[in-house]
Amino acid sequence: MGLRVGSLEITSRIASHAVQPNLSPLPNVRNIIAVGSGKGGVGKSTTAVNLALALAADGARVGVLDADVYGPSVPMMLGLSGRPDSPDGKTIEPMRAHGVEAMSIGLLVDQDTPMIWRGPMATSALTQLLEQTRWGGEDGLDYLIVDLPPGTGDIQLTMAQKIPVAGAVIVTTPQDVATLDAKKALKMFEKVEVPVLGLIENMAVHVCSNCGHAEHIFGQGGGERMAAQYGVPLLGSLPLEVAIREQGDAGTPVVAAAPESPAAQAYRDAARRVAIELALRPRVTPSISASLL
Ligand SMILES: Nc1ncnc2c1ncn2[C@@H]1O[C@H](COP(=O)(O)OP(=O)(O)OP(=O)(O)O)[C@@H](O)[C@H]1O
Repeated sequence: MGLRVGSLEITSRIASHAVQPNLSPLPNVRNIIAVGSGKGGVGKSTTAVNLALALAADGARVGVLDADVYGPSVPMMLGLSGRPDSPDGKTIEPMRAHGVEAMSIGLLVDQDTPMIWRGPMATSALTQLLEQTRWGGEDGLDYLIVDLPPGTGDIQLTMAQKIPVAGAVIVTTPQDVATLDAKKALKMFEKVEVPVLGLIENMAVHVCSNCGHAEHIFGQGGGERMAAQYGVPLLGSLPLEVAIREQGDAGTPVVAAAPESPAAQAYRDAARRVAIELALRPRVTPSISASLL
């Protein structure tokens, strides 16, 4: 990635970090970061796409894989429609939006078809999407953000086991019941030896767009308490804000729609913390990732 400071051009390369002991990293993706949550509707997909856009805004090559086979919402959030190309009939070209690449099962099947898939089918469809997509073309990707299905059942566990993940981010709301579920997500990643990079607390505080009054609708400090209790960093805290929902629904996430807004700044801060936490993890040895280093 490149950064210009005055007349100075700084280029750097993001290293590939270790994945689960029994897996090897994907050849064209340096780091896969899974985004999970203990329960549904806490804002996992919103967080995943905004983190992806924030990492890309810092100069990284980024992709998003929508692994939420039961409710793929990444295409809508990135404003994508139509079918991805497969020029050779074997590999799939990722779609592109707002400076990131994206792939979703939602782009390959009819949006109105309910996906009543059993575990093994869902996992094998996802593994196929992961491996057959031409992520990053010739250069590969620095980060692939995987939006996992919500929950901690067999499907999530198998996905966390089969995808070579460098680290996981857990999204929670401050509400007690959500944080209890988030603890289950934390345990699930520990069980399959995926390092948890930290927590992101979503909908932490509602700031009234009329009067500016701040209200902790789901209680205060849940994410902070949980992070302290489990010894993982709190990577960020996002407000409950109408603009975040509206821009997500409209296909231009807040980081792209209003890059100067406090919410976009909060996502950028969180994304940098994610990158820093990952950078502190053991790197892949050069022999394994010769094509990447
Ligand atoms: N910080 C926020 N402020 C306002 N609305 C939000 C915020 N985060 C998420 N939302 C909204 O909440 C709804 C659920 O968000 P999202 O789809 O990201 O959750 P999820 O955890 O991925 O859900 P699912 O369990 O269905 O996968 C969406 O309408 C989204 O726009």
